This record gives sequence, C-alpha cells and structure tokens, in this order.
Amino acid sequence: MNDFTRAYAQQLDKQDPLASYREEFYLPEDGIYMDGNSLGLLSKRAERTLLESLADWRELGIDGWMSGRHPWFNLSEELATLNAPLIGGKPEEVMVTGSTTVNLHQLVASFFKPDGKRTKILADALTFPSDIYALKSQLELRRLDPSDHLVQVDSPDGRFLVEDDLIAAMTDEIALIVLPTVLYRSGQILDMPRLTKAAHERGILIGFDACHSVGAIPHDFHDWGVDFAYWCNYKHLNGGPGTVGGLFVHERHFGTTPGLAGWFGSRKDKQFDMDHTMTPAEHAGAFQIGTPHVMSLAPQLGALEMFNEVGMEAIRQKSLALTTYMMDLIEEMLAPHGFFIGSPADTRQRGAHLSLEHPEAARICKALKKHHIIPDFRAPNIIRLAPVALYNTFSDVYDVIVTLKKIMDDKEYEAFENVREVVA
Ligand SMILES: Cc1ncc(COP(=O)(O)O)c(C=O)c1O
Ligand SMILES: Nc1ccccc1C(=O)C[C@H](N)C(=O)O
Repeated sequence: MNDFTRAYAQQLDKQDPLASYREEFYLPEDGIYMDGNSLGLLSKRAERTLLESLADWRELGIDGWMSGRHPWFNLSEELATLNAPLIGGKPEEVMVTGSTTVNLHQLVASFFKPDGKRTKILADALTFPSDIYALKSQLELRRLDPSDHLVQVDSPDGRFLVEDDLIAAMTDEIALIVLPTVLYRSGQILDMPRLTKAAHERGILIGFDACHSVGAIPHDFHDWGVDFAYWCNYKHLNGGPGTVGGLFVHERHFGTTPGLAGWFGSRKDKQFDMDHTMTPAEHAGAFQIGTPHVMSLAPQLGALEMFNEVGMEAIRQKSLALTTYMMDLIEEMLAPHGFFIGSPADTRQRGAHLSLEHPEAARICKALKKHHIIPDFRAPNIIRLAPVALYNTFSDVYDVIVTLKKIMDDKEYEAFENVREVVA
C-alpha cells in the first residue's frame, strides 16, 4: 500500500461488505474503541435478548425455565448451537457454561489422568496467568508438585512460541497438553492441527484456550481432532462483561465422567428425578455444573446471531484487512518513534489484534485515552490494538494511528506517569 490519506481509508470503508454491522452496536459517541479483544461492545440485538429474558422473569417467574421467549432450561444448549459453527464443532460437542477458568478446571479434572510415567502437564511460558494458576492447583489437588509436573515451554523472544519446541517437549512423561489458540499478547496463532496430530501420535491429550480466537478466526476443532477447548464469550463475541463461557469436548470423549459433577450436567429428562446417582448428559452437556447464569447468557442470543449470519470467513477476511492496513500505517507514520510490532507479519499466524511494543507504553495508552481512543496495556511494554471486523472501520484505524503519531511527535505522553492503571 502506498496511499496514506484519510480519503483512501474512507474508500476502503465504502467497499466493506460488513459496513452495515457497525450500526448494530453502541459505539462511543466521541471516540474510537479498539479493545474488543478484552471486552466486546454491546449490540442492539444483545440488548434486546437480555431485555426479553428480563421480561420473562418479570412476567413468568419460575415458569421462565420452560416457557417464555427463551426458555432458560435449554438456553445453554441453544447457545451451544450458535457457538458450534464458530469453533468447528458439532452442536453436541459444545456447551455454553461456566467461565474460561472454571471450564479449564472442569476439563483438567475430567481429562488429566496421570498414569505410570505419564504424570505431567505441558503448557507454555506465555499463556494467560489464570490458566497457569488453574493447572498448578489441579496438580496440587492430586498431590503432584507443580514445580516438576507443570512443564512450561519457553519462548525464544518472549513474543512467539515455536511449534517445534512444543513438539519436542511432548515426551512420554506428559499426560495432557493445554495451549492457547492465539497468544493474548502477541496475537500469534498456534498451528493447532499440527500440534494436535503430534500430541496424538505420542499418546497425549490436547486442549486449547480459545479466548482470543473465538469470533476472531475460523476453527475446525472437530476435524482437527482436538480433545477439548474452552473460551470466553465476552471478547470478540460481545456477550457482555463476565458472560458465560464455552467449552468443546470431542465426541470421542462422550461418556467421560465429569471431574466436577453437578446436577446441570444431568440428562435433561433425568435431572428433576432428583436421584442421588447422576445420569450425565450423553454429550458435552455433561460438563455443566450448576444452574446457568441466565441473565448473563441472554445477551449471547443476540450477539451470536450476527456471527452466524456473517460467517467466520468474512469476519476473518475483514479482520486481516484491518490489521494489515494498521501495520502499513504504523510502519509509515510511526517509524521514527521506536515502536516494535510484536505481532506476526504473516497473516496465517496473526490473530485479530496487534501488539505494539514501546518502553513508554503505559503512558502512551493514557494519552490515547485522553483522545477518547480505547486500547489496552499489557505490562511491561505492550499497547494492544484490536480493530474489530463487525464494528470498526478503516477510518478508525487511520484516526488511531494519526493520533498516535501526534502523541509521539508532540511528546503528549510525558504528561502522564508511565505506570499501569488497576484494570489495564
Ligand atoms: C487467554 C485467556 N485465558 C483465560 C482468561 C481468564 O478468563 P476468565 O476470567 O473469564 O476465567 C482470559 C481473560 O481474562 C484470557 O484472555
Ligand atoms: N476478564 C477481564 C476482566 C477485566 C478486565 C479485562 C479482562 C480480560 O478478559 C482481559 C483479557 N483476558 C486479556 O487478554 O488481557
């Protein structure tokens, strides 16, 4: 690209087949939101389905479980059907339940079966901390010392993982592998089919944390043979702050006893028999635990509808066009200012956000916020920018980078302290 005018960005917006979806969202009135990889924005459809469920509660009380606009007893299953195409699973392999960390606990409790020499869990050194806390506590629950039973593969540069290194660590001591689909800092996509194949050739189960990929890139978890996966629905899927998460269990594992059992994992027709012997659902529903957070599920009905309407291929195409455009602008406009793009240049390895590294990152983020631009900061030196396919424009990207240039040219960031805020 060699046209660095705003007119060119506007021309790209005119050609954007997804342009009309922007109007579906509540966007900041006088700013630009670039943080959809941390918390997606509210859409009018999500608001509508939440209000409908609230009205069901108001009008029906307990009968909302079986009647009303969105009967709550089957809501998790209904949402699983909407979530399944986004991760390439069969509807019965998916459940909308729990949260990312809770689902990881459930899946490790169910699928980590140390046996003989195989007593270790393999993870990586760059993954989200909550996953590591969960894995360590799962080991401790089984009286296995995490310092030698959790193997974390290092990254040569602190940004990216090397699949060959991960595969080399798949020894005959490893019982289970848990890796991210997309790294939360650099946005690197791991080669999931290759890693799954390598794990299975070595007799190891493998699961993925799909928080940063669901709603951002297409997946084929079923066809790749992935054993399990888990994710949140509040980032790219715009389900609302703390909305209920998702999990995938490959159908070959149906019948596995849930490690953390609870009555909502029962076969639906058996649940209210109130028997003290559980009859688990015959699909991924078995991994539910207790009563779903209905008001937190409800917005997903509206939010997920859009993804099914548009399809992940079209979303991915626009997302890559946005991040590629952003990279080009960064290289052209910010060259003298010491930024490093810590995300993959290769589109096959790039998720849906860019990570800009700079020693003054914390205060550059504060200066951006002063201009009503919302990025996020990840310590010690990363500005994450996520131009989101359904609601951001090429003009947004242009305006963000031009503002960043102004902040750097005029040293505006010097007015702030270079320390992170409490929620960064
Ligand atoms: C990759 C990843 N894993 C796990 C989590 C933790 O999710 P939760 O707090 O919803 O359990 C997050 C974000 O918070 C995340 O980005
Ligand atoms: N759950 C949150 C609650 C508050 C603030 C941020 C989060 C995030 O999800 C951060 C995100 N996981 C990240 O990739 O950094």
